[in-house]
Amino acid sequence: MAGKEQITFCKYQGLGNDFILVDNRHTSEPIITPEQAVKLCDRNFGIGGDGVIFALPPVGETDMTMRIFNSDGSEPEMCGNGIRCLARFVADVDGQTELKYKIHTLAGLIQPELLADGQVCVDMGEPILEGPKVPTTLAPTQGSTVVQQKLIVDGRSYDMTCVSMGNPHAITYSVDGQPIKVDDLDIFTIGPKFEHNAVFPARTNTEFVEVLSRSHVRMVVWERGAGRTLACGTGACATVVAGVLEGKTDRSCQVDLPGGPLHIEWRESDNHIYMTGPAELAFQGTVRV
Ligand SMILES: N[C@@H](CCC[C@H](N)C(=O)O)C(=O)O
Repeated sequence: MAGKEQITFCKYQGLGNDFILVDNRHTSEPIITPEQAVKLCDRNFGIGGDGVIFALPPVGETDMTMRIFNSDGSEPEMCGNGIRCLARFVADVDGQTELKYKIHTLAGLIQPELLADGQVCVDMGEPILEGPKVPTTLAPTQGSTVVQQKLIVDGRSYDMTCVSMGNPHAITYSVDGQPIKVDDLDIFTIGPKFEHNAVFPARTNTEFVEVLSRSHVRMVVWERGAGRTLACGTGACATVVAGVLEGKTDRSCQVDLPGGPLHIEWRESDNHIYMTGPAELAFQGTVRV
């Protein structure tokens, strides 16, 4: 092990979307490289995780900065479950409870609040709806927004709505003109075909959604850079935005993911999206990188 640096980490999960958390507030660059993150996220040869998240020094009036590497080493702009885990992690390290943080991310200012019941409610800011900014090259259908645009994947026609939560999401509620049934999907086969489709120049996260009622949906996700995960917070937010744009859901909606439920509200008064869900410590330790 000579020459290797020892790093202290905590592993947190939000609905089974799991992250290696590193307290990096002493220095402005992540102390783990993307290549090391890939190794640490490996579920057989490493700690295991969907990504590595760093608490970094603040920018401007914020409390801290968040950066994240996906399990493939790529760097996304935002992570919804991850920012709940980060808030819980920093509060645990600092011995705090019931706090609201201002966190600088590559997607702008995001504000998680630790609630008395243990849940974390996050002000996720405003969705970005202009197709080129998501980004997607799919032709817009409503102004500059891509809503229920046809995309053929593996010979099947999906109606796609595209939303950015800072990171890109492609959401589908129907295939071949029929409502999605999430239990019928072979996510491991079709997921990568959306992620790497040429109409998504920055790759994409893809959400497949089944409507249970106007205030309750089921969703499975294929994440850019992480594959099939048990939950995706930004994906749940984008799912409800797409549901509202398509006239399928209300602005306040429960999203059931394989790892459990998230509550999402796209508030009319400020156009912000509020996501509420859990974030829990799994274990902690040290590792040599
Ligand atoms: N699981 C996350 C999203 C993580 C980033 C994503 N894989 C991307 O590359 O955009 C969430 O909970 O939002």
